[in-house]
Amino acid sequence: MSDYLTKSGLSVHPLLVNFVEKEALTGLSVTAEQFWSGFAAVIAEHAPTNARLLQKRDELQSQIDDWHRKYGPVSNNPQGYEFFLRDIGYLVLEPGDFTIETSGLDPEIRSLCGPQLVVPVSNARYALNAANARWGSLYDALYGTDVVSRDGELAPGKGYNAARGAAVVDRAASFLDESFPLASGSHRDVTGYHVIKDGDVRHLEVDTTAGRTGLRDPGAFAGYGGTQESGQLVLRHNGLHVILVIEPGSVIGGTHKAGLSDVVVEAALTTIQDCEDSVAAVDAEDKVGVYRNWLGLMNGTLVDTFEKGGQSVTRKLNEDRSCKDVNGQPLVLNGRSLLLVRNVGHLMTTDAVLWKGKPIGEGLMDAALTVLCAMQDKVNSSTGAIYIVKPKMHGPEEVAFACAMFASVEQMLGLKPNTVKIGIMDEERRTSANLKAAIYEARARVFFINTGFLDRTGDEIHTSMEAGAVLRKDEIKSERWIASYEDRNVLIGLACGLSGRAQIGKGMWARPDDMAAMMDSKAAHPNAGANTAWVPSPTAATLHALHYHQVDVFAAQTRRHNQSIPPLSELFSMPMQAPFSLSREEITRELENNVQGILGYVVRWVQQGVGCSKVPDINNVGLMEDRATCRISSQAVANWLRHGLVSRDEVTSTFERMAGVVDQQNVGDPVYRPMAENFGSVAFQAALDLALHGADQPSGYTEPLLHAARRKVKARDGK
Ligand SMILES: CC(=O)SCCNC(=O)CCNC(=O)[C@H](O)C(C)(C)COP(=O)(O)OP(=O)(O)OC[C@H]1O[C@@H](n2cnc3c(N)ncnc32)[C@H](O)[C@@H]1OP(=O)(O)O
Ligand SMILES: O=CC(=O)O
Ligand SMILES: [Mg+2]
Repeated sequence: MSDYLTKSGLSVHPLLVNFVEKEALTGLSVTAEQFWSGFAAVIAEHAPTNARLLQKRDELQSQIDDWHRKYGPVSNNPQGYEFFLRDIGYLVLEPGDFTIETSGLDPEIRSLCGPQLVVPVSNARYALNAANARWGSLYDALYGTDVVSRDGELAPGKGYNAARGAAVVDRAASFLDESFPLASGSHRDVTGYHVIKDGDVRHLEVDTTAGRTGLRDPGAFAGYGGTQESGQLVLRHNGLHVILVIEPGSVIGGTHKAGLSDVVVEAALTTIQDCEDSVAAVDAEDKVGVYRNWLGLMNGTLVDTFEKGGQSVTRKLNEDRSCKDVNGQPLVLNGRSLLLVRNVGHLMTTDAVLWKGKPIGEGLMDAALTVLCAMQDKVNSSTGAIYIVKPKMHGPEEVAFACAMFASVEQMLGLKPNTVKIGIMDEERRTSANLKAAIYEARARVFFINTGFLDRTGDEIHTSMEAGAVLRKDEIKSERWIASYEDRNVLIGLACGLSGRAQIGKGMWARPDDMAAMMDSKAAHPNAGANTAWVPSPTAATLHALHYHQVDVFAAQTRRHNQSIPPLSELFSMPMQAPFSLSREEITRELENNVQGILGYVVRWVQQGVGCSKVPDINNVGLMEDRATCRISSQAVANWLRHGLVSRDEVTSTFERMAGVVDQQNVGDPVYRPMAENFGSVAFQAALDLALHGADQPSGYTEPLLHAARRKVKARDGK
């Protein structure tokens, strides 16, 4: 407390003071005095509401728990359940029909459809990579993943595998034939691409083994760069660009009849720079690190130097791509993904700032600081918009609170009203059940709704903790409640006029190495009418981009526009187990799977401050684990414990057994501290607590226990 600095009645950690005054405010007309007095006023205005909203969460949860103790699962009394939810104010009155009014949005949000990448902003190397993932090499993405089979002669091997390379070129030609068909023949048989000048206008002519032809839709040729012999041909389809790279002198181009050395696709149209579930930021030092990276992404100065493949690499933001359009005029293609920033939710507090001697809401600090940093935007939004993704809001009242908070931050920083846009994560049950009212509260600034099905699954288990034993994790995700949640989200979004105005988004592909499976299943997202869907890596963005060539999202939205919205009874059809439906063996295996995931994730979070990891599941499939997936696993174990499917001793001994497995998985990590040698370790205990005390955690969230454990380790290790 002694080294805090006093700023307009707030006690502020010196690292934060320094960052704000020496870095974030640089070049702005806002003075330090104005910032701190404005921030103090924002806190004074909103902290009490924040506290009241959290209290309401607890009150509603305890009423719901009581209802289930009395009636059991909803199926015992469906009408009574809905009546009860209205009575306690969990369900609110729906507003009449309306259309959202958000203005000043970039085309990537309004009118273009494509992948949305998510990245922990705390990791500069990854954050820069994500910002640059606007463009991706299709050849690299195919060669490096299982989309091209890894069996037999196509296995990658040590050096370059020419047979695999040929299969990649063939697969890319199929994509070109589907999205940019030739008037006759196939891209497979092209022997030369030629830009032909016809008066002032250029068009593309193509030689194939069967003679000269062109694109079936000549309008898909958008421009060119370089020379006839070696350059780029820019094509456009469904608003997305694809660049054919012609380099006959290169290794790959030299093997192709037309010198085609790569197909570069426009991939991550938007990227969420995440301050929330994929980062571990527990104190002023961590938070400043997060804000500093975000600031560097906004003003274009972020640089990271690291070792890769025995070489030092320096990564910075890519420049735009300059070429010429068909009239020979400059055509500038954005070199970077449009960046959005995910703030934390309303729950946690931070001691980076004390108000009346107590930690302030972390969400309040994120709002003020991420907006302040975005005021330095030199490279991101073409309209001056600031995009904040707001997670884990429970219902319309909490959405209204976020909007009020953003309005105050705008005022304090002298920004025009509604400069700050809000992306509503539809990931808590009370928001799903009141989605129209939630969108209504944000109608002047909403830029997306998105089904965060991972948190939503965790909340599904937690909200109905007392109702009975839930199904196994994977089964929960294929039940009626989730199908209706996904459908309702799209259909309510369309009814509120989001089509052509804002994004309707879908959730994360959480198996980063399973790209063939992603390609088989994720076309369902654009087909369902979603403008975008989350991907975990640039490679996944490159591959998922192909789906937006396959599907015209706006046509899909038109098709769905008048479909009827599934009733609330569907949304409330819980993923409950029939009694005694699982064998002992099945129970043990599911418990082990959940425990392995929790331990594998938590140990890196607590020991190393890594907020998102690839962790093998029990079948050795690498899963993206973040706080939301950890919420699911810990709530699943807590639920089975609560309903007697597993005992406390069984849970504890499973954690002890799986600690050894996780230790083995991390054996190559020099800074890893084995857990099986010390069950008293902070990391092991935090993981165990998430399960044993999962039922009592607010909304089943993992952050309170994770933060406490990480702070202990930082204090112990003097980090
Ligand atoms: C429920 C939710 O809230 S989901 C949202 C939160 N989740 C996320 O943000 C997921 C982000 N993804 C990630 O953090 C990572 O992809 C992980 C942890 C899943 C896997 O990471 P790793 O094990 O390091 O991946 P892997 O070794 O396969 O690949 C590393 C390479 O891919 C890049 N990469 C991986 N993920 C990303 C990403 N999201 N953004 C940018 N680059 C990435 C890295 O920069 C690295 O390339 P480099 O060496 O050139 O820098
Ligand atoms: O934030 C995303 C989710 O699925 O949770
Ligand atoms: Mg989430």
